[in-house]
Amino acid sequence: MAGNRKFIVGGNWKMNGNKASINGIIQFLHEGELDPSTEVVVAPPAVYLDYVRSNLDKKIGVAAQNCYKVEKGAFTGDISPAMIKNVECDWVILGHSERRHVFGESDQLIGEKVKHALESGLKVIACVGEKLDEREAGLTEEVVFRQTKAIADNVSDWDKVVIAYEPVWAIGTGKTATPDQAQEVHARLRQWLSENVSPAVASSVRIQYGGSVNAKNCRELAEKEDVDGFLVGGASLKPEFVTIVNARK
Ligand SMILES: O=C(CO)COP(=O)(O)O
Repeated sequence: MAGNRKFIVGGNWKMNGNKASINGIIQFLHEGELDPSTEVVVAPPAVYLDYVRSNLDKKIGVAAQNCYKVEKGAFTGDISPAMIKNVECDWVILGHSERRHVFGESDQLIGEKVKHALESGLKVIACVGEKLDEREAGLTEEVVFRQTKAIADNVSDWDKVVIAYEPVWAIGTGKTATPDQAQEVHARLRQWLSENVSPAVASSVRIQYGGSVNAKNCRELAEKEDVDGFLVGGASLKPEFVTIVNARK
């Protein structure tokens, strides 16, 4: 099943970097031998999108880390898919756990954002994932399916969507999900998609794992049948990101 899905590794820089450090990242991305069979996307802070897109090899995609649900207007501090497209970036990350839990974004808002981003021609990395207390209470599937439904209800073209499963307890904690834990949720998510969207979408949509992925643990995770790539935070700022991109090489 995994055979037809192109491996995709994203680097979510979060609120990190400046022009000097970004030049360093661009340099290791250009010098590193990136596996051509892996799709690579980096997500700089919004203020650097134009700079990164202008200076980075076009074979690497550039994503915004968030956007709003309409094209323009009185929404101080936000950016729109039209603006992201205008600086020639093709992707946006939506529903990241930090947007959900630090900034209080709801399933409904994330769904509306997914809808508008896709209608605007962007590709979307849509994130889902349970918190530690939810996992410990046995609610992982309930939470992940609820979040996925809010996204799925708003998807017009599944070819433009990647799902990122990022358990909140594994993000920035150094506590990676084991390959079996990741595989278990990915497989259940695919089953949910098969039953609630279609078997074709379930077998073609790519599901990334995110949460403390690094050069040491990426290979074992990448071996799992339903792990189609990674969404990497901290390690995407460092040269080891190249090793993660090449996890299947
Ligand atoms: O949130 C993440 C990627 O979006 C994961 O972050 P870390 O890789 O730093 O745990």
